[in-house]
Amino acid sequence: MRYAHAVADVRAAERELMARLPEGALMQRAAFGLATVAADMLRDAGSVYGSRVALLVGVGDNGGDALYAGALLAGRGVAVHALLADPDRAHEGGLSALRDAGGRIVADAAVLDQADLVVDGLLGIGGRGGLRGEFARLAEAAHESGAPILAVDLPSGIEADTGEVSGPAVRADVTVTFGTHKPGLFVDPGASHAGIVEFVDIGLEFPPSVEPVLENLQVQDVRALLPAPGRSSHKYSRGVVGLAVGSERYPGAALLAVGAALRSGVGAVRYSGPVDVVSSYPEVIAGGGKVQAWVVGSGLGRDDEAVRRLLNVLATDVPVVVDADGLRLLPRKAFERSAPTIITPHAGEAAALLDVTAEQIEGQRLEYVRRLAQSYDATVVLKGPLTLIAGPQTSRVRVNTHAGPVLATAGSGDVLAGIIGGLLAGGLSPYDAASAGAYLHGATGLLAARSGPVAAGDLVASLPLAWHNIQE
Ligand SMILES: NC(=O)C1=CN([C@@H]2O[C@H](COP(=O)(O)OP(=O)(O)OC[C@H]3O[C@@H](n4cnc5c(N)ncnc54)[C@H](OP(=O)(O)O)[C@@H]3O)[C@@H](O)[C@H]2O)[C@@H](O)CC1
Ligand SMILES: [K+]
Repeated sequence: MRYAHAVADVRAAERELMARLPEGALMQRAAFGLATVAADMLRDAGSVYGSRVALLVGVGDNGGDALYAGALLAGRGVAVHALLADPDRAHEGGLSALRDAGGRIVADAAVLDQADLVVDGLLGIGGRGGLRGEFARLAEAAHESGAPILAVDLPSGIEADTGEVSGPAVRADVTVTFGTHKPGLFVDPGASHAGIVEFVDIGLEFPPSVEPVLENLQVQDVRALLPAPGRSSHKYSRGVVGLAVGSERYPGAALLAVGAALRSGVGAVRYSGPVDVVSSYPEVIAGGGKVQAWVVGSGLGRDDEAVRRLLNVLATDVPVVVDADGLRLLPRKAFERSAPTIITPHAGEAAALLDVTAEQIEGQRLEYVRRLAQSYDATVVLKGPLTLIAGPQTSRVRVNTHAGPVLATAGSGDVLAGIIGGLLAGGLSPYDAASAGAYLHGATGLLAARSGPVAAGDLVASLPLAWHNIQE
C-alpha cells in the first residue's frame, strides 16, 4: 500500500525526526534524492557532465532543496544557474552551497532556453493557492522554454492536501516527493501536473494514530483481496451475483456487465431483464433468485419500467451496485437500506446527485467524493483517470492509479459495475470490492491496450489474464 498524508501530519513527523538528527540533515537527504533523479534524467537525455540545469527557487525550504541539489549537480560537472523568485528571501545555506560548488545565481530567465532540465523549487508544502507575481512569471518562462521540468516535492501551485489548482501552476514531467506522498499528487487536477512521481525515503515515520488521507492499492494488496476458491468451494459458496441491467433499447450494457461478472470470481450469475444474454452466455441463470449482491442501472433506460427494476433491487437486503441510468433515477430515500450500497458515478453523474456542476466536481474531487459518501450513505466510486473510492464510515479515501486512457470507451463502466458486483458477491466488503474492482478494471485496460485500440468487449476478454497476472 502507498499512503499520502496531510501537510499538518508531514510537518509533525518532520519536527519529530529533525529533533533526532543533526541540523540540516533532512534537507540533505531530500537534496541528495532530488539530485539523483535529476542526474538520471540528464543521463537518459545524453550525459550528466557538461549538461545545463536551471533552478527555479522560491522563498522557502522547497527552494533550499533545489539549491543543495544544484550544488551536488554542479559538483558533477553540470552548469547550474539559479533564478530566484525573491533574491532577498532565498534559502541562505542553499545559496552558499551552490556558489561554493561553482553554480551561478542569475537574473536573466534566458538561461531557461538553454537548459537541459529545469528544477521547480518554487513552492512545496508551504504553498497556498496558484502561483503569484514573479513565481508565476518564472513558471511560465519555464513552460515556454520547452525543457523537461522536475518538480521538487510537488509541482508548484497545486494544493498539497487536495490536488486543487486555483491559479497558475507548474506542469512537471517528473516530481520527486519526500517522506510520504502528498494527497495532491494522487488527485486530479493536481495529479495531472505531476508527471511521473518518484518517492524518496527521508526516514519520516507516522505513528499508527495518524490516519493517511489517501491509500493507493498496489498489486500485492489487490492479490490479498481477490477471493481464491478453496477445495471445498461450490458455486454457492463462491457467491452468486444478480444483474438487473440492460433493456430492449440498450442490450449491450447487459452483455458487457454479465460478461464481466462471469469472470469476476463468482460461482454463478443470475440475470433479470429483457435482454437475451443466455444465447451469448449459456452459463447465466435467467431470472431472479437468491443472490449475495446485485448490480443495477447500466443500460436500464429511464422509463417507468427502469424505475420499477431499480426500486426492486434497492428493496433487497443484499449489497447493491448502482451504476449509470440507475444513478440518474436514484431517490435519496432509497438509501434507508439495511445493506450497503455502492454508487459508481463519473463527474457528470456525481454533479446531478449533488446538484452542483461537473466543473465543481472535477475541481474538488476529494471533497465531493467524501460528500457523496456522506449524503448517500454509500461507498462511492468517483470515476476518472484517477478513480477515487470513499466509504460512509471511513475518512480514508482510496485512489486507483493502475489504469490508462483506454478505459474511456463506451461500455467500460458496464464492465466495471459487473466486476465490482462479482467481488461483492464473493464476500469482499463494499470498500474493498470497489477498490479492488477499480484496480482489476484498470489492469484489463492496460492489458488489452497492448494489442491496439480497445473496445469494452476486449476488457471482458482480458479479465481472466488480468486476474491471473495479479495472482502470480
Ligand atoms: N517537511 C519535510 O519533511 C521536509 C521538507 N522539505 C522541503 O521543504 C518544503 C516546505 O518548505 P516551506 O515550509 O519552507 O514552504 P515552501 O513551500 O518552500 O514555501 C512557502 C512560502 O512561499 C510563499 N508562498 C506561498 N504560496 C505562494 C504562492 N501561491 N505564490 C507565491 N508565493 C507563495 C509563502 O511566503 P509568503 O510570501 O506568503 O510569506 C510561504 O512562506 C517541502 O515541500 C520540501 O520541499 C525537505 O527539505 C526536507 C523534509
Ligand atoms: K515545487
